[in-house]
Amino acid sequence: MWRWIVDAGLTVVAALVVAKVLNIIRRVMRSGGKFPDAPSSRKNWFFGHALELSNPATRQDIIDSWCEAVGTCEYRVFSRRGILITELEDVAKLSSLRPRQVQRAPIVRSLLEYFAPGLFTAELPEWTVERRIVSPAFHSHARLSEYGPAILELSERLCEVVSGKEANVNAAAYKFTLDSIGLIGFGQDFDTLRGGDASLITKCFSILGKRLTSPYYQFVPFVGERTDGGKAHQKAVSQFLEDVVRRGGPDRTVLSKLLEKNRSENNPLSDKRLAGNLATLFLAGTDTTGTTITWMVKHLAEDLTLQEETRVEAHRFANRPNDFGAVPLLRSLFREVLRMEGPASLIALQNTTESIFIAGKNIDPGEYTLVVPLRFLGKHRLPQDEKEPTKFDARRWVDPESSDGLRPCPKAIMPFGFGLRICPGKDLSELEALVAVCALLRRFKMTLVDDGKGPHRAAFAFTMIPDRDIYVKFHPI
Ligand code: HEM
Repeated sequence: MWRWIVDAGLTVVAALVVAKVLNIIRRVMRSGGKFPDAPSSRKNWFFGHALELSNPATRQDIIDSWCEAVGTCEYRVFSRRGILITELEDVAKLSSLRPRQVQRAPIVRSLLEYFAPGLFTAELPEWTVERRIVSPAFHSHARLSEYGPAILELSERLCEVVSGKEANVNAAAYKFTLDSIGLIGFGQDFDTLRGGDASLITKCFSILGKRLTSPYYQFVPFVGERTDGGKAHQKAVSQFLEDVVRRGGPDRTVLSKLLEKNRSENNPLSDKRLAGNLATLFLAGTDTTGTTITWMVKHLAEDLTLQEETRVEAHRFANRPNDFGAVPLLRSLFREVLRMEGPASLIALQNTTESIFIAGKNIDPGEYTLVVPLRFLGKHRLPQDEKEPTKFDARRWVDPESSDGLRPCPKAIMPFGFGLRICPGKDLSELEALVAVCALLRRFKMTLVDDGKGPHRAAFAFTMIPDRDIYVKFHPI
């Protein structure tokens, strides 16, 4: 009996694989070729550019090198064709067509919707309602001041944990942001910084990371999805967050603001959808901000002069944590980190209802994935007079003459995306980063621990993260 079941199962899997391969071949034969080909030495007729893109450690560097070599160009991963869009006027056009005609690429939506069905994955008409309900919780630095005390408390905890140690900065920064989202999101102190457990949430990241980067999951999705424990885990997470929503958040939390706004809606969001939006905060707001803090600390630990200058700002900020004008050099560092090592290195989109004219060609709905290479644009499409645009310079954006101490941000720099769908958490992430880094600067002299493996680089995971752990020694002052 078992033998029969195994044989039948294997036959079904084999049939699915054959069907998938035939479908790929059929689609490979069709269309494409409207744009110059991305110059890959490993391209072949079946895999397309997949082999060259298969290594997450080098994926983004390869994409950037293609953009640099030929500008707007096309690539293919099996039968899925994409265009890398390298001109700002084309990005502006996509931006103006969001969210109606230009939407998130289906692959991104389907992957993220699994654990976090919320604002990030929503499209019209639901998107308008979700954005209206979710984004007021994040508006402006002033509004965010309500979350200040919780973030300050966690920054003290961060200092406690790293004090006197050679600490793994990315692990600590990641825990800091996870604890921040728990606390300001719905008043739950996971306290992962001091060993608390949030594995229910963090396991989602590892499953998603695997699904996003492994060709296996994309190639045989039916089998992949059923063998990674995702289904049971997804149930547990949504159950947990729906209970949180039913209990309601304490005052001064994102959840309390969501619930308040939701009550004033004619068609309010269901508990399930609100829970999905809480999951979205974790997914969109923890490792992104954690990675940004990590790079900031790494640059400070490497450059002792920069560290001394920013320490002066950190002391000013201690008494005025809402006064972003007090920390122009740190804000310049934040912007430069996001430009050069930003956790979101590209945005994948698709035009849906009508064709659009991009880079001199008409693109039919669904014909190509439209990829905006954010990191490439931030380095290679700055105004002509920008000095050494591909070099990291923490002081680049400081301008003592301007009212907030910073030069205006050029259009080419879009680490938080663009148009109506720009990241609503951008101010919160800046607040978290500044509070955490200032607390560390006030308490410690930081020096980078050399692991003898050369400079750290950003590598593709779920987002862009350092290619290996970054260790810094925190000497109490
Ligand atoms: C340095 C930190 C962060 C970076 C670099 C970042 C980057 C991004 C990017 C590139 C997008 C896509 C925008 C687009 O499609 O044009 C996005 C969307 C989003 N982010 Fe962030 N993010 C960060 C932090 C946060 C935080 C802290 C939160 C909330 C707690 C958050 C919540 C969201 C949400 C809800 C969306 C979906 C918005 C929509 O589709 O309407 N992000 N983010």
